[in-house]
Amino acid sequence: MSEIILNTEGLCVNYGKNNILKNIDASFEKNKITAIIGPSGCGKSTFLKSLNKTVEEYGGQISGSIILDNKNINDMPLERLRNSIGMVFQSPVVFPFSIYKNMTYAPIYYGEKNKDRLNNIVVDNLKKANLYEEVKDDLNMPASRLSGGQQQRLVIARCLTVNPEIILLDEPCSALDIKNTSYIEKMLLELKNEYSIIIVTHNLAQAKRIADCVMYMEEGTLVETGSPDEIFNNPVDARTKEYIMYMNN
Ligand SMILES: Nc1ncnc2c1ncn2[C@@H]1O[C@H](COP(=O)(O)OP(=O)(O)OP(=O)(O)O)[C@@H](O)[C@H]1O
Repeated sequence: MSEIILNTEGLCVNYGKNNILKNIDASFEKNKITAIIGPSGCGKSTFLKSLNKTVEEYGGQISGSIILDNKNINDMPLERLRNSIGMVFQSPVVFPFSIYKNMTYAPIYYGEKNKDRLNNIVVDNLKKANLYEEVKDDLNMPASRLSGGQQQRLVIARCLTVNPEIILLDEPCSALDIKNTSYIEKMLLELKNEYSIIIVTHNLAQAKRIADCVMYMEEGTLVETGSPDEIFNNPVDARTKEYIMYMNN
């Protein structure tokens, strides 16, 4: 196993009295794509949102430990945590500004004033998100005029401008057609050389195509973790077997 960048120990999340995540021990490897799969309502999004404490903004209470680079995330300032672990949601939320301003918003907030450095941040990260060639002549255009697939790539590019270590993606392709889904998958396969990626997907074919590691969840528990081959072709747990068989039929 390669280096672990993030792990959880006895992670529980409650919404009020409802215990949603039950004692999750999970490890995420550096520079890999980990896909979290499982039936609707099993807690995949809650798990993802707990990893950078976003879940607390939705009324969730976290207990147990989440360790990033050997440090408990509770000991990190929230802003630093959210920079280190960026998050991309199902529907892209572009800021109501130009493409350029979407890309420079966070760097300027963190004090970057140098025009050349800002330009480099824009170009480098749009390139990483495979969007630069499509928008290079329209950087001052409102981001809202981009197509849905382009907006999702812009949101990912924007997330990269604060130099995250980990990118969390919650069903990033569920609103996209096959062509745009394939752009995002290709991009993620390139981005994993530089970042660690954790993606929730209901699309098992997508997990097979891009994941290095698959986690199967059911009813708030992490049932089984393995390579795509182990989870999809030789699952150990009867619950995983049943789910994979059901989804394949
Ligand atoms: N903000 C919230 N407040 C209260 N309960 C919530 C909240 N968000 C989610 N839940 C509940 O937590 C459980 C897990 O939801 P979650 O969205 O994490 O599941 P999921 O596996 O991602 O589902 P899906 O695949 O349908 O998106 C569900 O019972 C859901 O109703």
